[in-house]
Amino acid sequence: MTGPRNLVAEPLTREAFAPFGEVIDARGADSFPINQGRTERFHALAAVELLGEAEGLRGILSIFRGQPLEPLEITLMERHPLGSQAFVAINDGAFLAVVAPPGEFDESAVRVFLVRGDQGVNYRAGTWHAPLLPLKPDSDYLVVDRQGQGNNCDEVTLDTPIKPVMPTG
Ligand SMILES: NC(=O)N[C@@H](O)C(=O)O
Ligand code: NI
Repeated sequence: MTGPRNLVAEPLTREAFAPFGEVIDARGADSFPINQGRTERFHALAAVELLGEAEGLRGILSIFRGQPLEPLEITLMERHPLGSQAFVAINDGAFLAVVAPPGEFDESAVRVFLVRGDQGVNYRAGTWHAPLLPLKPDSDYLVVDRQGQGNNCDEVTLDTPIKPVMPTG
């Protein structure tokens, strides 16, 4: 394994993140009023994908309490071929979404996005990603993903570790 390579975190936009999944954020999203106008619904920001054997298949909601990876060097990435996985910050914990497109893993296609503490992302089924990377201790996330039969986690070890770098300015 060679020395790490730096990868600068990009701002998270729907367009930039589209190859990997969706951004969960009310900003810039369409909405409509419900509950006699007392509530604004930012509808279908992301889609939950549940694939594979129907028996016992369901979407579940969990809370992940994560700690920063120290040193911040990514050597492993994973994908969930049978379901999407969403992470929504619930105590203002910004995190890094380190991703690569679904399909055969291409280390040169890895990208790093900075997800703010009032945003979330939904990894599409099969999107390669680093396991949860909070930037501060005890960061809580609402996680929506799949419970069911079959292998839903493939892992790959990187030939060259990735060191995410915060953008300057
Ligand atoms: N293992 C687990 O449930 N979490 C990972 O999938 C992750 O992306 O953090
Ligand atoms: Ni995952």
